[in-house]
Amino acid sequence: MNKESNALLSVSHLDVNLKDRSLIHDLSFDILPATLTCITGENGVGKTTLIKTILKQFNKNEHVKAQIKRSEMQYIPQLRQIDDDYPLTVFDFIGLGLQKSWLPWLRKKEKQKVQRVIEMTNLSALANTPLGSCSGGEQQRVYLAQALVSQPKLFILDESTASLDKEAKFVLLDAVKKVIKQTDASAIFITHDPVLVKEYGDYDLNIANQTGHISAVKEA
Ligand SMILES: Nc1ncnc2c1ncn2[C@@H]1O[C@H](COP(=O)(O)OP(=O)(O)OP(=O)(O)O)[C@@H](O)[C@H]1O
Repeated sequence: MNKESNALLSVSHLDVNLKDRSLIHDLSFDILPATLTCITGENGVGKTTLIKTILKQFNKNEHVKAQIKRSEMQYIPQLRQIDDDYPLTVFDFIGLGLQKSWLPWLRKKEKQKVQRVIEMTNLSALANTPLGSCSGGEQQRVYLAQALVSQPKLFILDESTASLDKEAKFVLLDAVKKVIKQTDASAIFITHDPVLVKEYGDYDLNIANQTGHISAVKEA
């Protein structure tokens, strides 16, 4: 990261390796404040492994430098299996994302934080619904909300729209854009969907041929 850079996260000359082979070589890119960066590329090029490598090497060497703390970064994984009879309500499930006091219940301030992310992610009507009764798209917004309740400066969505229908994809990404606008947080979104990249992305980091190239999706 050069001195003038305002990047939240700066990846420079990073190698991503498996035990027996190299996936990505000499990758460099910055994540700027209040932006949505898509990571694209064919199946198996190493998108998820890249994120895992960044999380592991976070501020541990010159390849992954951040102006935020690791605790200000949230990763929202691809898929979670929630049983239909999973009993926690949307409100309580989101509350699990708080770094809580020792009290077994939420204090007023904590409840207000949960309420705020529920509004940002358009879940108000579902706050008292058991998570197991929510649709796949609604559940995905709940996972987003749970990650947001600790007020991250950077959050990463890993193929969060892969199993959703077209409308639910747009609803989720509308919520992501709203969060970026209201909180100035940045998002990284791993996706295979070029329509979503074009519609919502500020930057596209495309991984191919064991390297990556970042470009602006459209002019602001
Ligand atoms: N722990 C591991 N041990 C061995 N191989 C692994 C491990 N994790 C990932 N791989 C391999 O590394 C390659 C990259 O996987 P990764 O999941 O990062 O790709 P991806 O670009 O995210 O793919 P997709 O778009 O299909 O999710 C794959 O060939 C995968 O099988």
